Amino acid sequence: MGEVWTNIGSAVASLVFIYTIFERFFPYHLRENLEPLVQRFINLFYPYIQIKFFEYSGERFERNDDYATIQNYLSKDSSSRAKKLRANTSKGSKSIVLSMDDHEEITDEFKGVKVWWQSKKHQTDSRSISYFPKTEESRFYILKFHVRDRQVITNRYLDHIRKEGKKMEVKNRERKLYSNNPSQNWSGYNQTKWSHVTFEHPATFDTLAMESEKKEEIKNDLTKFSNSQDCYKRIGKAWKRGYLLHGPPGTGKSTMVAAMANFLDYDVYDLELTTVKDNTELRRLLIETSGKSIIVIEDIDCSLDLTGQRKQKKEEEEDDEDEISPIEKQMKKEKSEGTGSKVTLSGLLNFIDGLWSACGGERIIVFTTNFIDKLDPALIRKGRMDKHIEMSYCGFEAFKVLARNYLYAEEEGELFQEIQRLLEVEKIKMTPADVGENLLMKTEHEAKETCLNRLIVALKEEKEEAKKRVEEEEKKKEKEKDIKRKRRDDDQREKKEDI
Ligand SMILES: Nc1ncnc2c1ncn2[C@@H]1O[C@H](COP(=O)(O)OP(=O)(O)OP(=O)(O)O)[C@@H](O)[C@H]1O
Ligand SMILES: [Mg+2]
Repeated sequence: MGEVWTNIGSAVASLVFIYTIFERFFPYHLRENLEPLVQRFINLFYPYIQIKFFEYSGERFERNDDYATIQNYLSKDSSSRAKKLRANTSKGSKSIVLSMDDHEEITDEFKGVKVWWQSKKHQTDSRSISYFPKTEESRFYILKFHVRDRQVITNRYLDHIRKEGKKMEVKNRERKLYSNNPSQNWSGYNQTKWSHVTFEHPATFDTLAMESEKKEEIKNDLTKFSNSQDCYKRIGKAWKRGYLLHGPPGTGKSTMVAAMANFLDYDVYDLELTTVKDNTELRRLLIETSGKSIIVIEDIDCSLDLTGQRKQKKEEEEDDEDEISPIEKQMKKEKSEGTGSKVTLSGLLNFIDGLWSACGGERIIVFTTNFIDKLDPALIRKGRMDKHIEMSYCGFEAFKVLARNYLYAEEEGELFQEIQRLLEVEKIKMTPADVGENLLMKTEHEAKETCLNRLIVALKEEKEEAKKRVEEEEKKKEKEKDIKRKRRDDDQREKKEDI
């Protein structure tokens, strides 16, 4: 054994000696010409190809996106297989990304092809004063694969890494909730069109009170959409999907948007149309949204006088001030004073149909409304709003979800049966928001039964109130009929008298 070590030692010493002689006596330009020849000679017997991916590249040494994507792609395998790891905390990421440390190697497999990934560090001797100190020590990944696999790697594996890496990146990013700034704040130093906070809404499809069948349908629709980039490309359609959520207040429209964003790991852009002055501003705002995002316009019927152009004439004829809501009155006032928003239905539609095609990345647009009948048919036709989702009053299945969320109550005792009877047989209408409010424990030690009983009482009260409302409605209608009849009689009498 000792002899072997002596031989290895002397062989290494000889190699170092030869290399020193070579460096000393061969002029630089000769060495430069010799190296490619040596490399070509080695290539004859070395059947592997290498690709390098540098962390910083380009003239201005900007961070290479591909490097970060590869880092994300390899992070799963690195954290379980590499022995030396590096923790990377980048701005805007919600957790630490573990990547392999310098000079580590891991293997990966793709369609039966084995590849090797190495992380390397390159020390530059540049003495120049640099604004980017990191360029002194540049890192890169080396991808090594067999010559015979060249086609698979260059045609498919690199695309696969990009896709998967981007997916990991999106999963790992800290998601944001954006809201639009009024345009007077758009100019000046460091001003942006959107302000953001971290999006941490806890709603998920599991906590959403809704029939499970409907829930699954929406989830499948979302998954299908987010995986159909190739399909949208093939048919030449912009990668977007429109949802219209409609239903009475408190039925979970806003909660559904949060659940969708959490399900897909998307950012949310909450677009307040009343602060957008005109269509140009709208376009400028929307063009600044990023891919993988949900753009929400809440209460579309109140945000804009979208139905205005068509109904204007009618309104002028009738102009029944008592029948319109305070919001509509305010909008009318702003319109007449010229201070309100000038965003038009066609501006919004043009954007939804046309402009988006030019913006890469998938986007979902969600409109919510309490009154679907008030919307212009042009806005809600299929193809524009691809899916209409009705959020309705609490059914028994939805109640069970709420009972589980609020009370951890799974058992179906007598109280559950009574609630089922009230909801399904008596058909009492109560929003999930109200049901939740009744189920919420008022003190820390309140019993589940107390909460369920409170809900039963509230449901019965609601039944009584609904009855009263119907009676009042009928009385009102009768009264209106009487007035009309009286008017008609008066008119006829006047006519007779004239004759
Ligand atoms: N389907 C639901 N599942 C779970 N929670 C719900 C549901 N609907 C309402 N809630 C609860 O009620 C509250 C109000 O709901 P949300 O704001 O989503 O209603 P909305 O339909 O958007 O009402 P609005 O039309 O007034 O905007 C939420 O905080 C949520 O906790
Ligand atoms: Mg809402």
